[in-house]
Amino acid sequence: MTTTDAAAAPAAAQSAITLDGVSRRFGDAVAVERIDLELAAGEFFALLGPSGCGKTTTLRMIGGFELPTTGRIRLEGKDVTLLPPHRRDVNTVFQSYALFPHLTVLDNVTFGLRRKGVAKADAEKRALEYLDLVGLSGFGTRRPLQLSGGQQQRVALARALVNHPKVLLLDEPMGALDAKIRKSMQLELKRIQREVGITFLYVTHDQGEAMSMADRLAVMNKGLIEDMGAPHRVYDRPATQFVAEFLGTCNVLPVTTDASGARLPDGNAVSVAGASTPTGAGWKVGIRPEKLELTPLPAGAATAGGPNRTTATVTDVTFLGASTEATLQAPWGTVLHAFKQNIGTETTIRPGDTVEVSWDATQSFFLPPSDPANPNPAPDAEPEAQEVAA
Ligand SMILES: Nc1ncnc2c1ncn2[C@@H]1O[C@H](COP(=O)(O)OP(=O)(O)OP(=O)(O)O)[C@@H](O)[C@H]1O
Repeated sequence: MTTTDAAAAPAAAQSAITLDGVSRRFGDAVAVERIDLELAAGEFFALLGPSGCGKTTTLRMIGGFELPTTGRIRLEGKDVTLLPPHRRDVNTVFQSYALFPHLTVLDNVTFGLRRKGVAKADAEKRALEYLDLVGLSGFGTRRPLQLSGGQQQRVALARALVNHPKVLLLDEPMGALDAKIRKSMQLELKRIQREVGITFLYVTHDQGEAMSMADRLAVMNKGLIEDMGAPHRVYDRPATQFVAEFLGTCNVLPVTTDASGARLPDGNAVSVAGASTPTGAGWKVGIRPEKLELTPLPAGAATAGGPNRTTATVTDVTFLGASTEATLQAPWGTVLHAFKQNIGTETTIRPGDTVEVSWDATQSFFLPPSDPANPNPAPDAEPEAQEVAA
């Protein structure tokens, strides 16, 4: 099942990469299960998911390092499914950088151009432009081991970009960098991608990285794409519980649904703006912690009832500096999380307090039942792309 966000894809005349029913088996194991994917030219697209979900295998099939078991891969409309890597207009940046240690930075960057027969002076002129683009002017005569991890990563990027590929594949390129350098490289990479206008397909298991850089992202689970769209849409209206929880903390409320609507275990009604109540067993309602409103109640009191609210007991309050996290327990046992920005006007709550937990129907979403035999069910209705005011 794939949920797409056509509106979020950049308007482009041509698709840079198209995957039609692409799968890959290793013996009996399915690494990638019939995925369809279309990337617009100039798009920054992130393939996101936990270890082993099939991200790298997908990337390797696009790069030509792995043959699909079924399906077709096209680059700018041309079928490249069976072409070897060097006959595809694609470059790959790996986590390991794969720089030549005995060559200078400049020679590393000119290497591919020289092999293609570009004259030394022209190759060096282009290489220096790209070293400048990645912030490494003046580093040309150094060798890779005389550079930091972040600088080596930039050399690998310059070396990939200097060939002007139509598509750049990046496989966890920041995996070896520490958190602070990663953060600044994310901003750099986004700037560089905008400047060169090349389509980027970026593989990562880091949801923050994917959400902060990508125009669109796809969340993979067990070889399947479970959701795909603009980061804010996938975060605000995830298609499945797996996607909701992979992208951040999510409160998942059990509900019973019938023709009269959805109800929490305490009987309070729940509605989701813009969505009709689904029928059948096992549906849940998701709501992000920062969307919950907490209102203190007299000890032992219950909320006055009404839609999209319940009563809960505060079990823990954690001060996090910019925000405070409250952990709560609903009367039927579900543990809830609420985040509040510390802007100086919030009411203090303490462990043991009884509070009303409420939320706006525009901020919640239905989550389809997950069937253990089929962890990737198709929802009855596709979640709508919806702009939600910050
Ligand atoms: N050459 C291979 N032979 C057998 N199984 C493989 C091979 N390559 C990958 N797999 C299996 O295919 C599945 C998907 O692997 P893949 O490397 O694509 O995952 P991933 O999402 O990139 O994970 P990670 O984030 O850990 O790199 C895994 O179960 C993996 O063990």
